[in-house]
Amino acid sequence: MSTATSHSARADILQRIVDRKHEEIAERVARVSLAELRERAAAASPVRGFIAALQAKRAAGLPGVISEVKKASPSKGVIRADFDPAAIARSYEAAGAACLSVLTDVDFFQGADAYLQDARDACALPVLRKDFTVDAYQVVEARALGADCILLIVSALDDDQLLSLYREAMALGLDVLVEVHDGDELQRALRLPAIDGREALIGVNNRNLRTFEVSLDTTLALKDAMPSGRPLVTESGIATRDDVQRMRDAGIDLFLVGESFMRDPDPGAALQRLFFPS
Ligand SMILES: O=P(O)(O)OC[C@@H](O)[C@@H](O)c1c[nH]c2ccccc12
Repeated sequence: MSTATSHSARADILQRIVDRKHEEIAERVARVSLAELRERAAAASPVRGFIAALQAKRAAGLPGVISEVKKASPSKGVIRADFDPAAIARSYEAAGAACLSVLTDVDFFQGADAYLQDARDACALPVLRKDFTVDAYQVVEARALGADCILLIVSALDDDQLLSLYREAMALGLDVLVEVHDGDELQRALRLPAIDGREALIGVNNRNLRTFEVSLDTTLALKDAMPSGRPLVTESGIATRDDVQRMRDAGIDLFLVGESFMRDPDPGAALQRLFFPS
């Protein structure tokens, strides 16, 4: 039995999202052709340098925080009812975020493409399109929307898909955050080639997207398998100063944080308390 079959037999959440994503892509292709999207991508606002913004924070001895704009999730339901992406983006920028991550998945995260556009237009930060990318159409669409980086989730892709989506993104000038959750996935991510000196940014998701269990031990277990000097983003479940300290003690200085900021009436203030306390 193939891996795909066993996953769909269990009908875990990641597989349900990916199945629905293929339907959604077919609907989108019927509305806007790939050729039209390529024209929009060519005319889009230039990329802002997602990885470069993180590296600038590192170079200054500061944590690089990718701050997420997320209204809801399948595991938590609505996280933030009063949802104004532009205001949230400005609040994050003023508080010292390096980058934004904006959920665009409609059906499971109540996201929208317009949230990405509104957030990016409201600030100067580079923006990750946070979605479940399974087709090259979505990569071109991300750039057409103005995204600076896309997410590729290794557990949702086979090696051929991973490589071809990565190449497509790099050819469009996008940075690529490649998300892993275990050692096998990390090895698959590390096999992606550098292209013109640019490499994938590796993220370790502390949340298992099939069960929703969260443990920061996931990052700690994988960090030593990273080639030395290669940056690692710890993703999900970071909520307290202790969590941040634990990661920093382990040499991790790049973070992707959503829920704990989104639950605060003032997301930037929450960012400051967690990462830049006075
Ligand atoms: O809200 P949290 O626990 O701080 O997590 C943020 C981010 O890591 C999480 O939203 C995420 C990580 N990888 C994903 C893939 C798809 C959707 C969402 C995600």
